[in-house]
Amino acid sequence: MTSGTPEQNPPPGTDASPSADALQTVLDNIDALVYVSDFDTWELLYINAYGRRIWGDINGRKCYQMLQGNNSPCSFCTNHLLRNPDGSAAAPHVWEFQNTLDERWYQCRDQAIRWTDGRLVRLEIATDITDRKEMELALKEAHSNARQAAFTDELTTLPNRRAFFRLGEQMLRQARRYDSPLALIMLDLDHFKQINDTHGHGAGDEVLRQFSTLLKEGVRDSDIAARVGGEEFAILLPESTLEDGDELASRLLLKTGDTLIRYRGKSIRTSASFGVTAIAREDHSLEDLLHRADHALYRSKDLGRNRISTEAPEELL
Ligand SMILES: Nc1nc2c(ncn2[C@@H]2O[C@H](COP(=O)(O)OP(=O)(O)OP(=O)(O)O)[C@@H](O)[C@H]2O)c(=O)[nH]1
Repeated sequence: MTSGTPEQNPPPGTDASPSADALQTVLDNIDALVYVSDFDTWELLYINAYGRRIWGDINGRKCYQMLQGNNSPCSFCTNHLLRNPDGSAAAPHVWEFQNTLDERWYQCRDQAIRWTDGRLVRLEIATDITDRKEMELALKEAHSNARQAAFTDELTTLPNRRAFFRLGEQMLRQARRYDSPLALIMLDLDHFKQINDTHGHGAGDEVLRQFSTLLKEGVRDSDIAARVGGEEFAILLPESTLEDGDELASRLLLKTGDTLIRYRGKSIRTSASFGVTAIAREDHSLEDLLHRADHALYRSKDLGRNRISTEAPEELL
């Protein structure tokens, strides 16, 4: 080569054109799985040392047999995304998935490349992202727990006031949309201050807990029973009329009145006052319903407590 002439074909082994050995060294030391497979037969044409360490030698196995332990092509195979309808190579496809054999998470970069014999083949480069994924999942769980906590009353584990309003407004919209009945029961423990004063705050808490359990056991899964105040509860009953609400309130009145709350060797009797109403044509928010149920509840208190009052709207839905 004459000095000054641009180098057309640098000899193998130089930086510009590394030898097969050098390429092999690079591929076998990459901290990622690199493999090549045939698009039509799924035959594995190449796998680097990273892959061999985890999944062994190819030994005539197809990619789905070796990498996933499947007997047929994987349902999530991305081969169809890597070639355009005219048969040319499409843009690389990057995705994340959990390997079914080692259960580790990988970020995969899949693309069609021209193989040594000229055919288009699948090249995948997969990086282990398990640590990041586990962190993400833990964070997601923490968020979901925090969200759950934000809508749950800590003492009784019933939905709290915020949850009641959130779910209740949805339930009201649903009832209006489908012209279906909706009943509401408000209930308030009687002379609860006296329980606290006589037996202590711990006993009061236990009464609230056990009373809430009686409510949970007494309602259907589709009902929403929530703690909306200190010793105040609300129950929304979808697909239920005023009579259905009155019937449930009667059952709860009997059950809660008959049950003695046990606390540190003491037996505490409780009762509650109830107010029942149902959705009206003119109700536009939960507040409208709550207002009527509250009114009925205070009538129960005025009449001597431990009873149910109903307040029918002028025009039922
Ligand atoms: N132990 C306990 N007490 C609570 C809690 N939340 C509110 N209270 C108490 O509940 C009592 C409610 O008292 P009042 O509003 O006078 O009602 P009441 O004594 O039940 O009387 P009536 O409703 O008129 O029958 C107050 O003493 C509050 O301190 C709680 O989470 N735990």
